[in-house]
Amino acid sequence: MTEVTVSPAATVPQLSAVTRVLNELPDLLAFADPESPLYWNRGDRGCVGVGEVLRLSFAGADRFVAASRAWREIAAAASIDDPVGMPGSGLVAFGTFAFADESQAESVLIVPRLLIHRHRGTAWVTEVTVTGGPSGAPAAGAAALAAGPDFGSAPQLASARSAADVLPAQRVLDATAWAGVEFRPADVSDGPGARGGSAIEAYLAGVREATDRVVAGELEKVVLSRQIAGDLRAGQDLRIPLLRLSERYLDCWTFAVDNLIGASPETLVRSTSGAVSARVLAGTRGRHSEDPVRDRAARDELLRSAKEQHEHDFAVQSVVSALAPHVSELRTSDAPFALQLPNVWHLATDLGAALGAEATALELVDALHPTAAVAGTPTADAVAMIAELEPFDRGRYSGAVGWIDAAGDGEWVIALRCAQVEGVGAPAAEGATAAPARLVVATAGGGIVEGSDPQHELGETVSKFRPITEAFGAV
Ligand SMILES: C=C(O[C@@H]1C=C(C(=O)O)C=C[C@H]1O)C(=O)O
Repeated sequence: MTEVTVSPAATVPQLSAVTRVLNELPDLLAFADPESPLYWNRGDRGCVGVGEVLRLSFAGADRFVAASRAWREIAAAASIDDPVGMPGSGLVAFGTFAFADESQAESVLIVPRLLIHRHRGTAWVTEVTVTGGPSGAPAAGAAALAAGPDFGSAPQLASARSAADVLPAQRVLDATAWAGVEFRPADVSDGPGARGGSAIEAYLAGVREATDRVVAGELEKVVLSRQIAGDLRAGQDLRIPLLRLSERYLDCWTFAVDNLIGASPETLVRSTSGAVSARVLAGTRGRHSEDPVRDRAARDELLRSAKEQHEHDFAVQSVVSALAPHVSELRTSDAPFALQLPNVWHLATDLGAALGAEATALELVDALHPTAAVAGTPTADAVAMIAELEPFDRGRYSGAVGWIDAAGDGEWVIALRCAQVEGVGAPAAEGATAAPARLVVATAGGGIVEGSDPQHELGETVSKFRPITEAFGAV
């Protein structure tokens, strides 16, 4: 093999990012693409991306490390004009990463052309242009640069009289035009890897087998999941489920990245200006909002359950030991607390720490993924058992979704309570005459330990699907 030396300038795309304050608070979703929105929101902080100037694609066991390396190079080569200096201002990439090393699903980092941000009472917009580097050629690592029509253009924001001048036209949301998606247990017709017969029976059999193997001492905990699928009519506005999720799940991160849409309550890791935090969840009870007495009893039973506390400890310990080498002053909330979401109660522990040696948010994700909350304990045995017992590729479900900025800061959550929507333009089924529907596949699971009851676990997945079935539903 001949060795070729390539100068970094020739392989790394050169980006220019210009950020400017907006004088008015934008209605974020009005700017999002109805068919493929890019969105990240929690409470009164959020952003929406418009267009795409860069897409980097990764796969395999080193997907997080390769993405972090590629992003470090891109950020170092970028020209950034950012008078705002807030988390998420300046140059930012959004990502969604597969759960399994062997997954067929693509893990991506995406840099939008425009990023419109709201942070409580302030707002800003960032415009990114590609000013140099390879076009369409493989970039750093396994990355590929997809240069759009914006390639080589100069940022307009730098010379615009008002930042609002560069914003695209707004599109009003019409919730009345939404045709609800009806979900069914995913089966063999819903894609490669799905097994025929009753998907629910298969799930219950998996839970029974996993419980037996825990009792036999093979491992302590394994998280098993199942899938449901539905058809989204062509031309439907995906901002509607996003709006519903962000209005209902205020304590969650509502996200849409590369058609992975959901509202996750679980912070894998947040790293900003040297402060690191995480929220660990494990232990779940369905809510009974219609009956406050029963609802409180479910919460109290969760808080008192030795089984759930034990399961929760696994999850906290897995995060503590993964994070410890990268941080100092690691502390956790004293005892697990009950986190109240519209669909479930969770046992929750918050962690805080100071970032030790310099590490990007993606490097922290690499250290943490997969936690016991989505894989089990010990990790390697649990991951192997998931591959054996789950009859499908999890794709990006229970992987990581979030953003990273040029300083390596970012917010990454575990991709839970979410659905993958097929891309626009997927081929129509044979013999179809109407415009093709888009398949929506949601996944949810729970931790199986000694004493787990299959019907109870099934009920728990129903509660965990609620954010998605309701957000995509008719009302
Ligand atoms: C696996 C999921 O959730 C995880 C599993 C939980 C549990 O087993 O109690 C709770 C929260 C999450 O960490 C899911 O939502 O699909």
